[in-house]
Amino acid sequence: FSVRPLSSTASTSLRRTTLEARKVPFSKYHGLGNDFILIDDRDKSEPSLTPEESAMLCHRNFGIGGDGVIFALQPPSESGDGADFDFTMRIYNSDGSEPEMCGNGIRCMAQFLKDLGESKSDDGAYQIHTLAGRIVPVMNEDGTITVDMGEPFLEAAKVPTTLEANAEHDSVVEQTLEANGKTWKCTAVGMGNPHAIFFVNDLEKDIDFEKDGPALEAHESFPAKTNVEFVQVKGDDHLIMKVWERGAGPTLACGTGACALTVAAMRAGKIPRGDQPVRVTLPGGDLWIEWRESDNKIYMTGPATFAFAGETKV
Ligand SMILES: N[C@H](CCC[C@H](N)C(=O)O)C(=O)O
Repeated sequence: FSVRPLSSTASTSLRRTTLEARKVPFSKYHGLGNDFILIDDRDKSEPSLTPEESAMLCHRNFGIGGDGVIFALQPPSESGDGADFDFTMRIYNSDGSEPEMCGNGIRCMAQFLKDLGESKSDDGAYQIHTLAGRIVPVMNEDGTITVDMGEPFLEAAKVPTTLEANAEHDSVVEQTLEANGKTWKCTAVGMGNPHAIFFVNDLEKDIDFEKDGPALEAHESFPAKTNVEFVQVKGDDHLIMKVWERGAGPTLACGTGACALTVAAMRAGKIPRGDQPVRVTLPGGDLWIEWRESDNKIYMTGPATFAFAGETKV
């Protein structure tokens, strides 16, 4: 696990005198080991940290350590679709890039809001505005969180990918692409953020993860780069995966990825299409994913865990 050297910006800010540095309270949460620094910006409309400051805080030696920084912000002034939002979520990956959504992260934000004493609506839900649209986490009695992740984006242009569509809805299902000297069969699904899914017979033997991951993340067929999920089918309702995330590299879990690969598995005929919950085993643990035919939405259920709180300086 290579330690990334600090960027010049980060090392400059590390040298910043303590007089200029400002204090930043934070809380650390994780979803199956996909870990995030949470910032309480409920009184703000924009994140209180820059992408560079966020990347520095994510550094596992020079900072707090994390796969990203998540900001709990005030709801949008005019929500456009009429119904109210409770909050806005923004997130920076550990490299400082800003994705549209984060599945484990939205569960961590919901738990963060609950721990901050924010009341939920009667059904235990928070209406969260994100760059991927409306996302609704519901706090369950058993401590898990079920998230309405919205509908998947199947149309190639909406993933986005430039791979040639080869299936209905102008979508990409097991389309060939070349990367790292190998020919791959790629199924592309958007969850607000892009996902390239590759089914293999053996997760350990069939991929050279540290080389194939980054080569596929930056593949020219994905103009916004992509998250990369390698999937092995264990049964009609059980998939196991390894994930190389866009802007974060190898993580222990990826919630949007678990949703995207469940859709991909059904559309590629690897498992039956139906409402049944699918167990997705990630390196950090299990998520339960349902793609409901009634509303075409994807529902993800899993944990969010408080790790520690503290104060840092940037
Ligand atoms: N790295 C991802 C964002 C975080 C997604 C992942 N951590 C999740 O739980 O969905 C991207 O750039 O699209």
